[in-house]
Amino acid sequence: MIPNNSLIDNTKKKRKLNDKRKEYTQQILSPLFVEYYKKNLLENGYLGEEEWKTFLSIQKTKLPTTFHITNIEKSLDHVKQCLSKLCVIKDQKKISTNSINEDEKEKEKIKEKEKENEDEKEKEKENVQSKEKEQSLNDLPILTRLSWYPKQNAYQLAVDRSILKKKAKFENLQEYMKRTESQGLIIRQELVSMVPPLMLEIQKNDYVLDLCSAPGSKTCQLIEFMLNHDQDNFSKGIVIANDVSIKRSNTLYHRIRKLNYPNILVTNYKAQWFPKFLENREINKKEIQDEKEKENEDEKEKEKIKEKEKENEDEKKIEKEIEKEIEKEEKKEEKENEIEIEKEKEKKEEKEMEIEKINGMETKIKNNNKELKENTTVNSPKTNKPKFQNYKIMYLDKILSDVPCSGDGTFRKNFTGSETWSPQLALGLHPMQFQIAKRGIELLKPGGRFVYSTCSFNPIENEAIIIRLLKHFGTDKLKLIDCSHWKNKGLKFTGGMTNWKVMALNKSPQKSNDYNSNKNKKRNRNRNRKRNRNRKRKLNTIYRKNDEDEEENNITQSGIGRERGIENEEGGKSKKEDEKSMEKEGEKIQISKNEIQEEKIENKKKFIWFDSYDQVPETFQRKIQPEMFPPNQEEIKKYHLEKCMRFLPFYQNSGGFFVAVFEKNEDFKIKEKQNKMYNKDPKFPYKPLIPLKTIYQEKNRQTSLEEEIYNKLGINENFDLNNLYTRSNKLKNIYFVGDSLKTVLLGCSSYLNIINAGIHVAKMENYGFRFVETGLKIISQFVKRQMQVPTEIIIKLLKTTDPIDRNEFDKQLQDKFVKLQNGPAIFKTIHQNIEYFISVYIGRNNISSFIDKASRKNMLSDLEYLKNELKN
Ligand SMILES: C[S@@+](CC[C@H](N)C(=O)[O-])C[C@H]1O[C@@H](n2cnc3c(N)ncnc32)[C@H](O)[C@@H]1O
Repeated sequence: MIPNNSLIDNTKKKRKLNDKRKEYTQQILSPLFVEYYKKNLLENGYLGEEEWKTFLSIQKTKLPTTFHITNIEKSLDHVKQCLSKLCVIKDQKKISTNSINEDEKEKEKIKEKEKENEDEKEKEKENVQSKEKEQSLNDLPILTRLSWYPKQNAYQLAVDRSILKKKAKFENLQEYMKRTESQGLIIRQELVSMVPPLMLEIQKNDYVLDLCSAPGSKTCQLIEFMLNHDQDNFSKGIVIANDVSIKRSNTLYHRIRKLNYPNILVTNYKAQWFPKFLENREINKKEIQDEKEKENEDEKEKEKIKEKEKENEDEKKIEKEIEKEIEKEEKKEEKENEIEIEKEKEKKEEKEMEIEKINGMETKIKNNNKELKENTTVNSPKTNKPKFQNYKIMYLDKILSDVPCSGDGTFRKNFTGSETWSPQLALGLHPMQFQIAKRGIELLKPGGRFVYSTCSFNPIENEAIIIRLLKHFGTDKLKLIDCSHWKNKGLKFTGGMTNWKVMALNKSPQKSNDYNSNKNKKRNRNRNRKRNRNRKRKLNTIYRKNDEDEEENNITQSGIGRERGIENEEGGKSKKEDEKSMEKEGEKIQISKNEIQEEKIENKKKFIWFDSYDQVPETFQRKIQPEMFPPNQEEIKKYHLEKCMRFLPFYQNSGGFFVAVFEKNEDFKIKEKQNKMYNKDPKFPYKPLIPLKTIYQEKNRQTSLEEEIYNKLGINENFDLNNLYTRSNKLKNIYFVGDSLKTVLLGCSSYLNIINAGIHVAKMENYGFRFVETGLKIISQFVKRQMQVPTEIIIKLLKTTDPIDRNEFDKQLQDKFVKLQNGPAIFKTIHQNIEYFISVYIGRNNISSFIDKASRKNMLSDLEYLKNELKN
């Protein structure tokens, strides 16, 4: 079909208009947001006039690109080398701060900063000009190395993502970043979002919990820090990544699996109800003994054994007590479970009966029942009881609580969030944020470290939570940690605020009296829903909701066009007039913009300010809690909120963030009675993760597990099969779990809401097992069926998805294939100190490789890039 010219013109015009809309959305910052923070940042003296102006103006600008190198696969030097070829790398300037904690000097500093800011602005202009000159000279982008990030592994690029994609100058860098990102070698992450995991100061053997972890950028950092200590991926630490959303947790798993970390557990719990896990360190006793043998210190060993025996006696006493409690709780849970199961059964039966009546599909229901029975034989608590004999409650060394928040610190990333901003968000979130943080501290070891963070500016979600926690646990048990030394490393932030006001939705007394009647409640709810829907419709006609998704934009664009058409028909206008009216769209948008502003100002009138809880009338007390208000003078002195860290966007050209670091005092007595044992949600949709051994024991297979794993997969005989887990008795997927995680999972895994654990290492196909791409590096350390081959052979296998005839390889290799015999194997090559692995199957006539399309492309371009470019 030949496209109609007028149509093309129209679409061009529409595109231009959309660009205009985009600009407008960037210009309007919610008046409510401005009003709220004018009071809570400017009028309370936290910011000076100049700073306030900068704060507002920077909100409308886009974020620069920041990323960090993950330090996996011993690739750090290689990635740095490549970056230095693609960019000009500069170091971030450090600021010297000798008197960080002195309040008065800080105030002076703020004033100085204001002046500095002005000077800086001019300097920046000059810098930008000089950079531009340099860039045009070198024609290379400038990357700033962030001085405060460990091993200086993080970088900032002054331009945002859209420019990075569009401009020719960045093409090579963008291409390289894309490739390395999909390999897990770099991770793009907002600058200030990198701070909370840093503050945990991760050590090699730490047990770490990330309570609200999805989509996982901070979890990746936690693993990265573990790997900084231990390049062989066998650290004795554990990282547990929890999130309430299964969908988001799956995204998280896809990200973290690239990091090849075997002691990772992804769970699905509401963080405020996260259970206390049990661990059995006895499981790794053999390994501990081996280590001792290696040391050859027999005498010391004997002493240790004696000491251990003594300890064991004490521990046994404690364990017995714990066991009793567990048994009690188990019995309770069992009863509850039984009741629930019975109820569910009844429900299911009812449903099945209905289906039966409607469809007469009796056979289907029978099949379903069979499947259910099969599943429950493995899953049911009765048949697969955990052996709690040697188990102890597991407390964590480090906990991150990056709680769900109103997110107003992320407007530079997602400006549309500004449109729906409301102070009600923080009021609604505060109780949950407190509950999550409280649970985190309960799960922490004495002496352990806890980090609370949000991407919100709001003191109700930040300082108010910190005070509430300190009040709840007591300052003798929980201390707020001063992190000001990070300023010396070049990180810019200010302390917490001590003075703020609370804003809330103002409902008229009449309405609030009506509130009690259910009918009115429903009516109000429906009215509000309708109002919101209409409001959204209005907004949708003016704003494009998603800047990035062009397809969606096209749909909304055409939607707008159609709406306009209808208006014209009603108004009786011709098509030409319609086009003219399109040209005048700028004016129309201006009008709509005013309408929205008016609407927002109207809304603003519906909000009311409170200085203290005494002023809060009864009708507001459902939403506003006394803990949401600022501390009094005594409390200010007691709680030291200046130790909190506030990151405002103009400090280092970033988003906004709040971070507070706590340590649980050593003498914090843990109340074991509070313990809530495993509580696997009956609605959790995944089959339980169980040790591979269990399946073999239960199913009485013809071939033994040893035969299948040791012989067919060619795994070393000293490998502990307890490290392998699976989900179903079909053995579809096999996961390798590190030793530390094994101590938590063995015997109890089927009681947990586990989304994923460890690394996916093998898969069952029609022809038998084969290795899986993600787990090659880790499992290769135990696999006999592997060969080191020249890089050319890997490239040859990567270039085609078809099997390659064995005769196409040279004779030496062919002989090796014969020696290895047919079956799954791993091919490995080392190039520029980096190890590359691929999973293959040696067939009678052919060699097949198993690698997904994207990784195939990436690895290929990486190897070819290395071969061609780096040599030059
Ligand atoms: C701010 S995001 C976390 C971002 C994450 N830490 C990162 O760096 O990628 C908050 C997360 O909390 C999760 N969430 C919300 N309510 C929760 C709850 N009650 N328990 C656990 N997670 C929750 C959301 O699904 C969301 O993924």
